[in-house]
Amino acid sequence: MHQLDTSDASMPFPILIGDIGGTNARFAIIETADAEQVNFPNVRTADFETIDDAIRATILEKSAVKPRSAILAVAGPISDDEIPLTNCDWVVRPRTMIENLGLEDVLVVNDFEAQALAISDLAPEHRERLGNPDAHEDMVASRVVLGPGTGLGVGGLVHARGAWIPVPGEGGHVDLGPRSKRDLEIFPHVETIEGRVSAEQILSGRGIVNLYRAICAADGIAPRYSDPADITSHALAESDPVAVETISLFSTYLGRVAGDMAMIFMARGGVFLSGGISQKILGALRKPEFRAGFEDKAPHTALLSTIPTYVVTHPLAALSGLSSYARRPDTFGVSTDGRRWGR
Ligand SMILES: Nc1ncnc2c1ncn2[C@@H]1O[C@H](COP(=O)(O)OP(=O)(O)OP(=O)(O)O)[C@@H](O)[C@H]1O
Repeated sequence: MHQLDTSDASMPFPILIGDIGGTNARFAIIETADAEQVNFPNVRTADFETIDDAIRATILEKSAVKPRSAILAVAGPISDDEIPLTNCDWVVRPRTMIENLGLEDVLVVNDFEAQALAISDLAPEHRERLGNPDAHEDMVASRVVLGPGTGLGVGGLVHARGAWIPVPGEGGHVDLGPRSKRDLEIFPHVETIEGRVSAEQILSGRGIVNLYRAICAADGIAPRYSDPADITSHALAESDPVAVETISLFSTYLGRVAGDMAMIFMARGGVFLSGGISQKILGALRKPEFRAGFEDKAPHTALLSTIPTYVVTHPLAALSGLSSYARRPDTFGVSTDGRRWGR
């Protein structure tokens, strides 16, 4: 068997790992390959002008252990020395970090690559199975992670040549179309992006509001809520019928897109739901709609029924993925071309 050449993948310890989201940034330090990671309190990105200021104030000035390298997961494409973040004003400048923060080596990866790394080795207590408890889990088959949050992130994870290879992409922007009679009533009212209903137009925080408004418009009802959290809380409490239908349909559509991704990757290793919203609507995802949407894939219903689905319940999943990679980079095929900076 050929091994991928990942011989240059290891980074010097202690390693700072960071999951930089639009609203929150979470950091931890791993002192050695065998040491427990030390987590730092959540940093709100709005509280610091730059990521360097945040790292200096919340980590370097608080920790006796000085990181020599950093692995950062960011939302957005990594194509240059200056990496602007989606949904926040921070710009990651690895060269400046190396000059100013005492780092020797900085690697920047995509946030859903980090989520994909996490699902390679998620302990049973950090995931909850949805639906078919007998679906067989193939330990080295491909997997997929989908995360509805501010946007809809999708990452694949493929096992090849003895390593786990994360596959970042823009799967959240695939088309989502009407399927049922009820969908045909609602879809004309869904707000589009340049005329198109992409999955993210519905399967995200603002998407929940978009779907809720579309149902109201289809039924000639005045909308009462504009915050996705209000819609999910009324749905879970069953205190508002439109909110209940919104989250029921959200679950169906999430199941349908998850099933599409499962077919694309032939993800016999499982489809994992991450992102802030999945955990918040876990009660709704346990109902039949999600799994029914997932399996409704003629002519491949039988295939889909054998694929396990999970909600990731790990509170810091992306960090746990980065941690696995930092400790054992040789077991992952993470391309570092154009994404790794050194002194
Ligand atoms: N209880 C809730 N129900 C539904 N949607 C919610 C709820 N609470 C927050 N949201 C929505 O979830 C989205 C944030 O998702 P998430 O927590 O996954 O953040 P994120 O996209 O990972 O970014 P960050 O890491 O910066 O927090 C926002 O659109 C927000 O309005």
